[in-house]
Amino acid sequence: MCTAATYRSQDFYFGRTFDYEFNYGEEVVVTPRNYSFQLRHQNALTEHYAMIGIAHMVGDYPLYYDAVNEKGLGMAGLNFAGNAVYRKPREGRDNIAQFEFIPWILGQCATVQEARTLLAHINLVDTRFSEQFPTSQLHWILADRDEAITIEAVGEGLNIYDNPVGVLTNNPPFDKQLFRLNDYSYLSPDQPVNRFSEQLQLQPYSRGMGAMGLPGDLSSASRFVRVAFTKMNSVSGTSESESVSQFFHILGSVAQTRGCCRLENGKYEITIYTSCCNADRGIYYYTTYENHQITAVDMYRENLDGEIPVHYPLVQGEHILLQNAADTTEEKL
Ligand SMILES: C[C@H](CCC(=O)NCCS(=O)(=O)O)[C@H]1CC[C@H]2[C@@H]3CC[C@@H]4C[C@H](O)CC[C@]4(C)[C@H]3C[C@H](O)[C@]12C
Repeated sequence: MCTAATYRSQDFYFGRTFDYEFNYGEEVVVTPRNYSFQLRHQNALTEHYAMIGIAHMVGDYPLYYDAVNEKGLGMAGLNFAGNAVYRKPREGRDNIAQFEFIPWILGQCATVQEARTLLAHINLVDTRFSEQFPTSQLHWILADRDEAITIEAVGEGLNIYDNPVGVLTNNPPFDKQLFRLNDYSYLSPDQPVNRFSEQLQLQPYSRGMGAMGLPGDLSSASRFVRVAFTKMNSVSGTSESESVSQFFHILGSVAQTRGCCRLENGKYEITIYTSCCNADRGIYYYTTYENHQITAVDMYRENLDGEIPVHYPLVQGEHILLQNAADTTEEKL
């Protein structure tokens, strides 16, 4: 399971949790404007917007899970098991393999509005990257500072939904997720008042009771409601540090702890990484399951006119500050 969210304070932020039972050795990858994205069914994308995100590198080819481009447009792919349907290439369409979708959109569009035009011509095809990497069943959130949409390739075709909450998880399809929020319209950050019965003296006995009934489990549908509630009620300062901190708290509401989601193979699904990209400044912040210290990669410190993606392995392991160490410079715990 994964969860993606957008957030606005002074700047626009876009991020996700990546929840799974193993990783593919993913890295933070900055793809410069002149890297030639070879496409299977179209001419290569030779000049395009630069982007930063997390990808699995195969040689110098980045297989992006999520990214933000230099115009502040963000896109993330999340599992959509059993629902995603990709087609065969068709004459007269932009035939884009599922693994090419993020660079295709982020390479060429500055806004969601511009992307809608490209999406009208696209045919998402099932061409696999390689034997080793078969097609993944995904759906996507695409967002800029003004709006977000969800894109789902299903049996009937390509569904594009307005996403007024700026949140995406996994199954079921997005229209159902959104509709289910109706069931929770009574939730509130304020204390409840007794509407149960006038004949009873009911009153809150603890803070936080206005959100009683907010689903706490790890299912995709419950994470959708929980992160939507958290995000829609979120209050933060506007500085970079306050905004980034708040964003990690929002996604922290759906973090997965090892042990709570056991799979049939006996493995556990955990939150492998959590990201928060400042889409206006091209800074990609992340934490990992065992590194709570926020690490950042700044796209503008790279040569964005270059031709080869630059990649940074995720920094792992907790970095603990021992506050009463004799020598505060270095003491390992
Ligand atoms: C597994 C992940 C989704 C995590 C998730 O949502 N877990 C919930 C499980 S559940 O919903 O609860 O069942 C997804 C998200 C992005 C994917 C990569 C996208 C690029 C590339 C595309 C190629 O075609 C195949 C290889 C490739 C590296 C992909 C591998 C894998 O598929 C990735 C990591």
